[in-house]
Amino acid sequence: MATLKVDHLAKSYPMAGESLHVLTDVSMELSGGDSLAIVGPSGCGKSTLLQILGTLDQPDSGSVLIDNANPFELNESQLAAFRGKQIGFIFQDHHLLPQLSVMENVLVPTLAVGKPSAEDLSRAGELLEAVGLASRTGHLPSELSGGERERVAIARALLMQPTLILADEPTGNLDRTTADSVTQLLLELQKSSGAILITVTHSDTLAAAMDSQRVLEDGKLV
Ligand SMILES: Nc1ncnc2c1ncn2[C@@H]1O[C@H](COP(=O)(O)OP(=O)(O)OP(=O)(O)O)[C@@H](O)[C@H]1O
Repeated sequence: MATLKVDHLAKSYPMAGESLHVLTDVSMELSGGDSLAIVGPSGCGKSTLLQILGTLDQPDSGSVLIDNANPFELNESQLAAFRGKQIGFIFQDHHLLPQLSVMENVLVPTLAVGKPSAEDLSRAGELLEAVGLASRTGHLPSELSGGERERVAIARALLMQPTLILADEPTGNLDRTTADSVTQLLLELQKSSGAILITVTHSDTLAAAMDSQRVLEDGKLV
């Protein structure tokens, strides 16, 4: 089963004269199927925490174990491979590549390891079916609505069957009805894949849809 264990994470940024202590003591433990919303005011450190959990930035101290592996012990190329396999990212502005089709965008995570395999292609097709876009595989992102683009981003995040899905305001640009259906879809696919989902959001509705909610305050999860 997927596991995430975070112990006593701390992270500061250098500022003129002193340090800005953004994370002071963050710990959590989650397992496959769990979903967690992290909320808190602008600037409290949510994105910083997500960057560290996504292995895109290093903590100053503390540890992150994803399926019992410490990503920060890996060298750069091992870490890129680990990230590509174990972590699916979903962003507010979806980060789809405009010149690639819907299908190609979903397959982007496989490009790090070469050409997509037949298995990757069939999984991408299944995911696009699951997000209701089977008939749009050849379209460009510019030909889709905001909600549809976010669905492509969800399919892409799930392609490699990651341990951890990290979502930063995944419904931030969507109207309420579209946001609700994207949220339901994300939770459905996350639960059935057995991944752990962590969502950072200002939306009470999105936060309430997760199994649990924590507030990031004074550098700690409360
Ligand atoms: N690379 C950096 N160098 C210096 N300070 C930084 C850096 N990245 C973030 N910060 C500061 O760290 C604090 C936390 O930023 P972060 O982006 O993690 O907050 P947030 O909770 O995600 O905010 P928002 O909800 O507005 O996105 C802010 O005061 C920010 O200015």
